[in-house]
Amino acid sequence: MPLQWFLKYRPKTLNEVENEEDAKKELVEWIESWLKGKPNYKAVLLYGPPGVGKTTLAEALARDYKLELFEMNASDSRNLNDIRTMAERASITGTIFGIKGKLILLDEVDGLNARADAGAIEAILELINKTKYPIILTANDPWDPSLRPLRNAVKMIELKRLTKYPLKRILKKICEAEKITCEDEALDFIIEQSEGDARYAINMLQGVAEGYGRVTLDMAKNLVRRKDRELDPFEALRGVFWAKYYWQAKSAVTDTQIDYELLMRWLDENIPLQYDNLEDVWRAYDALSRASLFLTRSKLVGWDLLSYTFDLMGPGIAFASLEKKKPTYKAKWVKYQFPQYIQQLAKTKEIRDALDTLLRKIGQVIHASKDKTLNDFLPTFIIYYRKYQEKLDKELELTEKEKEVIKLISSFYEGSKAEIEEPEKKEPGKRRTTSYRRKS
Ligand SMILES: Nc1ncnc2c1ncn2[C@@H]1O[C@H](COP(=O)(O)OP(=O)(O)OP(=O)(O)O)[C@@H](O)[C@H]1O
Repeated sequence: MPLQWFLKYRPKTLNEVENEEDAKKELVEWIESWLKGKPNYKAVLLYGPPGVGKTTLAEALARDYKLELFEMNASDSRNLNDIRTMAERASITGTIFGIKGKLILLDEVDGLNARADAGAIEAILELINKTKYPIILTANDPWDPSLRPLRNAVKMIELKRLTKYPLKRILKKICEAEKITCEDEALDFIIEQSEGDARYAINMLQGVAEGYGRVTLDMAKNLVRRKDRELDPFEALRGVFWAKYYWQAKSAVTDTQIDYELLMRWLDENIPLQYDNLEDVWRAYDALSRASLFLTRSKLVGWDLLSYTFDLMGPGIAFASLEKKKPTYKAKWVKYQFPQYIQQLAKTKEIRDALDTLLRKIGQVIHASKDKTLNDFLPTFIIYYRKYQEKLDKELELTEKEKEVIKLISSFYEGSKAEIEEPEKKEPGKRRTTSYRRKS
């Protein structure tokens, strides 16, 4: 799989990092204070919205100052022990780490409070306390009350949202390096949608450009959506079927608020419209059916399994088409259909409601649940009804809609001429039975 452009074109040096001049200056002063052996703060917290260059800055700083970067995602609770171990090791200069000159990067510390990882903040504080190496923490939102002890222990450095011109320079450089013709208005459009998030803008550019070799305003308008906006079902489908990368297909199914079962219906309806090749259709349905299995399993066993449902619904269906491997592949424009199943449900709502009340009425008389009445008793009831309609109408106080339902169900049994036998005359000592026999 080709490398994602935001990684491929991640700035290597501080100089290449766009926009964040104040932050760069503060970072340089801080690291130099460390190198002189008199750190003004043991750790800094880089904070700001996603995709503005927090991780990038830390990596560029390490490269510029030839520091070995020790990077870890703080919000992953599995790392709690690693943080503790690191705190132990970081308290000893050089010897265990070996090489002198390290920079410790703990990404996404604001993910910690959400996990209610009580011990993690203390572990980081301990690390900061003991460390003999500079530490950079990053966070999107450092203002959560639970992070206060951390805020007090570090130097806070803010990163601003990227503005239009720096973002445009980043995108233009990539277009040149990838030899892609990009319309200026298209880049402006992408930038407008990305809300100052460079990673988002680069991802969108890659999504439009790859495979087409050019980016026009029209294409951008069709394929790029505003950041943080939830996808409607049509956009989610397009996101899956048009995806060229695994992550695109996966985010199409996770960025929508449509219930996953409902999204499955949408995919189910539209797979044969999107894919022409029968084997592609078969593979897509295979992925969808497995997604459905994992959904049931996740309900029964644990929600961890839900991520496989998304993998199968998104990328599984997106890459069911082998055509996508061809460099010339272009997704077919399809007018996606509303799932018939839902239309049917809407159309038959009245009937289903009447069936529901009918089953309850019968169930009350025979002391059975709705399901049992439906599955075990309804066929027998229909046979009784043919014979004792008037009586049953009255006794069960059937409404016109309920009678209509009985008629409808009765028509399914039309072929069967089953009838009720008259109860036999009661003879002393003989049990009374009622049965029905099939009239041939
Ligand atoms: N200031 C910048 N100059 C140049 N490229 C940038 C800049 N900021 C971000 N990028 C690009 O966006 C990508 C994502 O940036 P990065 O991972 O550093 O963001 P972040 O602020 O750490 O985001 P998050 O909070 O989501 O982790 C980088 O790989 C790089 O390609």
